[in-house]
Amino acid sequence: LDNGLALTPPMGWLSWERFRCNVDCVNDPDNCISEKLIKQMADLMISEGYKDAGYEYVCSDDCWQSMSRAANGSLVADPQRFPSGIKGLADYVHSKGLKLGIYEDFGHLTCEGYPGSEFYLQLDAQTFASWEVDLLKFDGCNSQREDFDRGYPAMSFYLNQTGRPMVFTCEWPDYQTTHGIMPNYTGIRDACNYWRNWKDVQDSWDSIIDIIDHMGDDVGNFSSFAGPGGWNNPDQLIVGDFGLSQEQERVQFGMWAMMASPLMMSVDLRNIRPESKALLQNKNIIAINQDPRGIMGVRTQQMGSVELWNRPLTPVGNMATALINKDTHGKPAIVPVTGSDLGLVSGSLYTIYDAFTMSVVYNNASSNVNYKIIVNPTGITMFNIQLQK
Ligand SMILES: OC[C@@H]1[C@H](O)[C@H](O)[C@@H](O)CN1C(=S)Nc1ccc(F)cc1
Repeated sequence: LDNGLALTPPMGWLSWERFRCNVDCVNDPDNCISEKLIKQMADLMISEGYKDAGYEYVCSDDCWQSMSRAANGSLVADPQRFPSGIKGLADYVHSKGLKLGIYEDFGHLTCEGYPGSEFYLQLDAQTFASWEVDLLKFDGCNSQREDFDRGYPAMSFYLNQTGRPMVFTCEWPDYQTTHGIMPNYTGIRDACNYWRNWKDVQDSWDSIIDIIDHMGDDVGNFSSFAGPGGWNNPDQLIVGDFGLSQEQERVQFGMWAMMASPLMMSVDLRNIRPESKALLQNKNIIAINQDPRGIMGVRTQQMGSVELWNRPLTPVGNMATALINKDTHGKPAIVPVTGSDLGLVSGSLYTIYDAFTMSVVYNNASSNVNYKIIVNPTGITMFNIQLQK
């Protein structure tokens, strides 16, 4: 979407995957969807260094709403859980130098049964602008599938009409690809700043692999539609949650950088392992994710349980190359590759760095040299490859 926003993949925190639709603030006051939770996450994004690392948007997903609209038809935040209202929450978030994201649904009801935006698109867009919201995640539950191709552009139009810059993120292709319908990525990119391609991420290695496989298959060549202002979105980061090993967290974080994906954390920032926090703040990987050319990396080879991905970087000639090993047979894989397998162009010399640490792995690397790359089970080996001057 050409609204001057999301020129690099947006970064932030989103409540859904880890906190879901927990609205029981009586019995679970620390973990229910509430202004208190969002404010705590905003505070920690500052105090724990996430903002400095690039994370900017703190977002409430489904279940922030009260069950009924106001007399004038406007959406209302649940008064018990959001006593200051969304405008008050936005003021707080803005006072921290962060931006606020909110959620609605193109259908009659949200996925969790809260009031949807159908028949209220213009009013809801105006309401979000009046609340000084900075990002809208727009879901597609409880709607007619064929209405998507009109509904999302309509909401994009009404948001633009408010005059307030707001990142517009769509669930549009997700509901089509999961029902065997080929999305119109031209229309999606015109309307949305980023778009969910596939199923919801869950807190498991299987979910991460399923998503990486879908993104690698790249059906409809959706990778070619990624670029400044519009991004493919394989869903949230689950780094720091419960389901991944440390090695598997490196796979997700490295691969989301290869895919130029938005980086929306899910983890409870109040209770995160030091290794997971360090990974989420790894500036070398974030720099790859935020590369200004905004070219999405693609899967270039599948060698049994090992996959190769390559992403062109800035300046032209530089690149990131990742090898992931989906095997769980205990011992690391020793993968024989040539320089050209890694993406090196013949006639050029390169310095190959470990992408996570930026320590030099190979000097004077070239396309016709054979290399043996070690990749751990459910692990990743990722290189930042730079043309030698
Ligand atoms: O409720 C909102 C939730 C999140 O926003 C996801 O990112 C969206 O893909 C849609 N969504 C879904 S499907 N929630 C949901 C998932 C399972 C369920 F039994 C009831 C609701």
